[in-house]
Amino acid sequence: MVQVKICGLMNKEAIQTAADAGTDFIGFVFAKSKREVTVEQAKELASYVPSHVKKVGVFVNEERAVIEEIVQTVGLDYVQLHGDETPEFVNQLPFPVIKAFQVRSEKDLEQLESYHCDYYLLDSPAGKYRGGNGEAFDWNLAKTFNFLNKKVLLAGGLTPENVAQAVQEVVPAGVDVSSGVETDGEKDIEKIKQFILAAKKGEN
Ligand SMILES: O=C(O)c1ccccc1NCC(=O)[C@H](O)[C@H](O)COP(=O)(O)O
Repeated sequence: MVQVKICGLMNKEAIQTAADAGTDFIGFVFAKSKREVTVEQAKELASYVPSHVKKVGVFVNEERAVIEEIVQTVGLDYVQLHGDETPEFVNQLPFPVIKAFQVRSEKDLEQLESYHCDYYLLDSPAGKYRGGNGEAFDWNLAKTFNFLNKKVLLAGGLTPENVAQAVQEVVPAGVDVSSGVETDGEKDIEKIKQFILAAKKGEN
């Protein structure tokens, strides 16, 4: 079954809605963003996440010691790296990693070969921040690329309206969303439910 990650959650209601609707991952952003949470906030928010839902911390070019401290304090299951982290940096981290790649061309996808991680998140090129910009990249690049059994999370501009088509066309291991389940910059309970339903129904 296709997995779903809802990213940039900042309140209890949105977390409980996502968990009840069947999300597999919940993301907390520890990078510069309008969705950034403090370690203390994340620690409290993490207490509302049921144990079967994986907690992901999103970082951009953060120091290893800081990541390790936050993983311990918040009780994260995965770290998601959205910066210029090298394959060597990823290999040194002692916990599961989701590495994000900004996809402009096939060349960007070729980078995946150098990395060993648990999931490969394909996202659109950076806008104001290094993620969460609400823009899609050209899915044709992902459709035609041979991922050789790598687990891919598709992200960037997904919405309740287009996620089923994305799942059918790209056949990723999972999908990730932030802006597409927001209204006026805030997470929208109805959109979260619709997104998860549409993603899970849309799989082949
Ligand atoms: O969500 C953010 O604000 C963010 C900021 C800096 C780095 C990464 C960030 N988000 C990572 C995500 O996993 C997003 O869900 C992903 O980029 C897709 O975002 P969207 O196009 O808004 O659905």
